[in-house]
Amino acid sequence: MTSSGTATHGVTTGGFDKTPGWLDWYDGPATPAFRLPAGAVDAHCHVFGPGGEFPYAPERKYTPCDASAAQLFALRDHLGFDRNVIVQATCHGADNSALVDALRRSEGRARGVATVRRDVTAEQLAELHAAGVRGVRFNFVKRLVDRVPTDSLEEIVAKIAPLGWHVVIYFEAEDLPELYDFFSAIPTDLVVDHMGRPDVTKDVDGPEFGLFLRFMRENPNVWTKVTCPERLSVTGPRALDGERDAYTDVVPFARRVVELFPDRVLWGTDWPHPNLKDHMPDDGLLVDHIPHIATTPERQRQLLVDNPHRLYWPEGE
Ligand SMILES: O=C(O)/C=C(\CC(=O)C(=O)O)C(=O)O
Repeated sequence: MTSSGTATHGVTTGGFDKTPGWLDWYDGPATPAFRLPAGAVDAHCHVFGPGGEFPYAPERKYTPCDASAAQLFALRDHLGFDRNVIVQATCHGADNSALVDALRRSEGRARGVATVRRDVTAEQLAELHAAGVRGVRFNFVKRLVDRVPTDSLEEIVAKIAPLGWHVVIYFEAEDLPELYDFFSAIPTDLVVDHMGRPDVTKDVDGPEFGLFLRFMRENPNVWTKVTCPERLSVTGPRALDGERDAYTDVVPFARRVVELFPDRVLWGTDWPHPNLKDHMPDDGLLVDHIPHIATTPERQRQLLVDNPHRLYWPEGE
């Protein structure tokens, strides 16, 4: 532990010790073979701390390795992305200071998705908007958060809708049946993290993924991130050791969504990949997953450029 407040790879500062067994992000990623189109957006990534500067939330369920804005932007440049969408993670609770700091440092090249409580004020929302926040995240993954009552979430939606913001939802596939009606009633755009976390050992044409596809079909305001093959994959192969055709068991699921809803899909690295237990992917090789799920230049441009720009930079900056 250091008291300098400076993030060093593998270290969590400010008196915080990482969760035992924590896997740090991959240092020195490969240069992707896939050339990202101009203006490509990494539409799902996080900043963590540094803990010495931006303390982790008391109510957190895990303590990550620090992952600073400077380290995120270095990865952006190495991989060939133009912009980022930085998503507030539960280890920072509803304290969006690290996120806002990263957005301000990005010089307009990052937008944010924040976590707020029901008592958030119009002034606080205006400040977040000025920093570049364009959405709020509701997390329903039980290992990450205690459940927030839906009336409290409805109150938040009523406050953010006038700003033109959207809601990002994170849930497990097994919980969609219970949450389906609540989600369908949200009037803003809705972005589902990681395709609703399908169990990829099940049939892509089966009832579980079928329900998710029906959810998207019935609700034209619903978008999804075709992200996190490294989190969803059961059989790999892993994006490591030069493997540019990784996580083949996830490909049919992501490809199906891209084919059915090409103008409502987003892609992101999920750097620094919190809570992975099995391995940490090489982000350069993860980028090489993209052409396997978006198989033509047109689909790749929609996924990486047109769609995220429409949602996060609609004013065309
Ligand atoms: O990076 C992700 O999307 C996934 C996470 C962490 C997370 O979302 C959070 O803490 O808010 C996970 O599955 O542990």
